[in-house]
Amino acid sequence: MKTFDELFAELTERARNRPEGSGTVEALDAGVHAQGKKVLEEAGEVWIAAEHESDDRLAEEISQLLYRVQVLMLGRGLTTEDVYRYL
Ligand SMILES: N=c1c2ncn([C@@H]3O[C@H](COP(=O)(O)OP(=O)(O)OP(=O)(O)O)[C@@H](O)[C@H]3O)c2ncn1[C@@H]1O[C@H](COP(=O)(O)O)[C@@H](O)[C@H]1O
Repeated sequence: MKTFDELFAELTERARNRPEGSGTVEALDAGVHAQGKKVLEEAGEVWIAAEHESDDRLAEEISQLLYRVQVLMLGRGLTTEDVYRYL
């Protein structure tokens, strides 16, 4: 189990060290357009799960959306502080 901040730190490390086999490195290399499409896709899956699926499936889809949002943040060079200042 990990928090939003812990996942972001992990993905930041992946971006810096670029370990072989990392899906995050692959997603970052795909560019902002592809990263944005993934955000939209996961958001749609969250919506569908919220209407038709179990709490557990919904939680899983939300976790994937949070991951995709973090990849997009890294793709654009944003930090969590850049976002948190608007919360
Ligand atoms: N939390 C996640 C995470 N959530 C979602 N995903 C990716 O998103 C996919 C699920 O999304 P989809 O519904 O699009 O599934 P899919 O259509 O089968 O996937 P694609 O074929 O489109 O990639 C998963 O198979 C993962 O590739 C994640 N990939 C990685 N993480 C975490 O990120 C960290 C770094 O991961 P690596 O970069 O792979 O080392 C680790 O802690 C991982 O647990």
